[in-house]
Amino acid sequence: MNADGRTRLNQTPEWTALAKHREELGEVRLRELFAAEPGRGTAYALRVGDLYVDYSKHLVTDDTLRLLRELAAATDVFGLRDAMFRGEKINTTEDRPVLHTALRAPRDAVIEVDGENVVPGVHAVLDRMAGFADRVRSGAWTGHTGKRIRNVVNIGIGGSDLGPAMAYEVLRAYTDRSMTFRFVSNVDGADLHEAVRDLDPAETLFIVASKTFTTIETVTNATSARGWLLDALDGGTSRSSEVGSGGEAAVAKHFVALSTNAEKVADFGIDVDNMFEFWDWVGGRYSYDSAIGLSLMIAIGPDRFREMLDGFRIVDEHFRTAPAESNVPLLLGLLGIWYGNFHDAQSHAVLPYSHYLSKFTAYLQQLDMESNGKYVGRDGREVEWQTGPVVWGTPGTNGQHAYYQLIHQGTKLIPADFIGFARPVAELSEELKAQHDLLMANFFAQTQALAFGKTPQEVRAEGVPDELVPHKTFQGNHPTTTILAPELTPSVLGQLVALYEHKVFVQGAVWNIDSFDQWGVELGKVLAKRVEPALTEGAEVEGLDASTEALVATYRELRGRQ
Ligand SMILES: O=P(O)(O)OC[C@H]1O[C@](O)(CO)[C@@H](O)[C@@H]1O
Repeated sequence: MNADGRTRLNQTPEWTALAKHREELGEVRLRELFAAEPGRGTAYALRVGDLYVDYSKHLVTDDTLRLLRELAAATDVFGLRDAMFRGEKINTTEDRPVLHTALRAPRDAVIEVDGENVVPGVHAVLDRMAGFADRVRSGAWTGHTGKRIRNVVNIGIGGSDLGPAMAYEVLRAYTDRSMTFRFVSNVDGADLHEAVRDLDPAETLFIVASKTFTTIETVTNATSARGWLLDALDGGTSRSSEVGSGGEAAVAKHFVALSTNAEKVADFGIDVDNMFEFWDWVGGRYSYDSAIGLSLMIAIGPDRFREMLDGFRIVDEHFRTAPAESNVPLLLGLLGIWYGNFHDAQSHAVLPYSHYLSKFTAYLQQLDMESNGKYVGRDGREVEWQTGPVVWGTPGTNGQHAYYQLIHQGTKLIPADFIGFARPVAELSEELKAQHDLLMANFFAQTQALAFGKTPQEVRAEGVPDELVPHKTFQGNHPTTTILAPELTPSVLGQLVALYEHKVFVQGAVWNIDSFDQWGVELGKVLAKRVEPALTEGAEVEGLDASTEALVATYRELRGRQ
């Protein structure tokens, strides 16, 4: 029994029933499941918004799905979902509500935090962002020397980078192509260097994105960016943005901040009039549809940004209201639990068949792994079951010529999501649009090959010599979900992201972990602060282990410091 009165997950009858079912099912074959149920291809498919989700190629029967839903009911996934939508403090270790869904709520919605409706504040910021984005896009907002802004550089890391950087790539076809957008995250100076080396400072706007405004990488990069700007615009006379230094006027025209921390923004020297606010009930990895999306809004325009929010909302509403049997995020979350907890799968691949989704999996890595990479439950006890998977993947068809070999014929079970679109983006030439069918032929061929493989008999029938038959045999039975949408639009992107957000939610709810904190990132930050003086000044750092001590000494020697 848990401290919170809940039975330990792995001791619930629903968990035990699933384990038993898994044993009875044994090595269930997809070939057999499809042979037994000719309508499986359509029976095991759902729609949400523009997304068609085919889950027929999973190692599940109706009984499996029923038992998984019973587990979700026993762990009260929908109860926690409702508490989230209501604004209750379900992020218990940080004592905060989890309200990214309020970021896309309609103007007339009422969502209260501590008795205050947060929706008007959300729309007030969205409106300010839209006004600012329009001024930058139209050229009405100029830089310090009066030149029009042509370059936007977002400086942020984690959730303050991955979301806008990913969405900018995804929606490139909708962006203002006359402008340049760059995303700087790494504290490696090379990142900022490469981002600005060919830009005119007089035409460059820096967006400093940081929920806390204390993140060392972001503050360091923003400080260097300010130096780069002031060196150029002030002729190097002033590197300061302090009032009266002369630098503050340039900073005011070239720096805006996205944050929850007005005090730190002001300390940095950015006028809080140039700050776009969000709230501590928005987790960093759930934040790119908040002010954190300002760079994206400048790129695609406020109308497209709102279309994206509408897309999020479609899936929010579906997750909130659809019954368990047809609730897509619930289904996807439960399928992950089936493989992670009952088949020992360690990872989950996300394989988009779209060049524009090149950063989508990297974005999902933070969303999923920072949320559900936990070994301690809500009750403060160690879990006795597997939690979040390793999420990985890159766009097809590149992966096919790299690591798909292991998915097809390796020794590991790797459930995968295939994401594809029926139509190529409109701006491609007719010749390039024609390539889309080849791309999607690969997409369909792969999920087919993964599911059904090729038997030794089929290989032999092709006249393959006996000694090569085992090598050319594909066992198949590799489970995949196919997500197919008509076209990659802002709304579809919103739908996809919300789908994964809620899938992650479902899994965290079943595993009884807090998906909204991230204590696991803290220790490394503290140690980096301690080690830095040893690298720079050769300072004695107490308590360094023998390995790190030797590494620091070697580093200093190689760096030419004694
Ligand atoms: O937006 P911030 O406060 O700079 O944080 C950046 C990222 O750092 C983390 O806190 C992890 O260190 C992420 O959760 C967050 O998205």
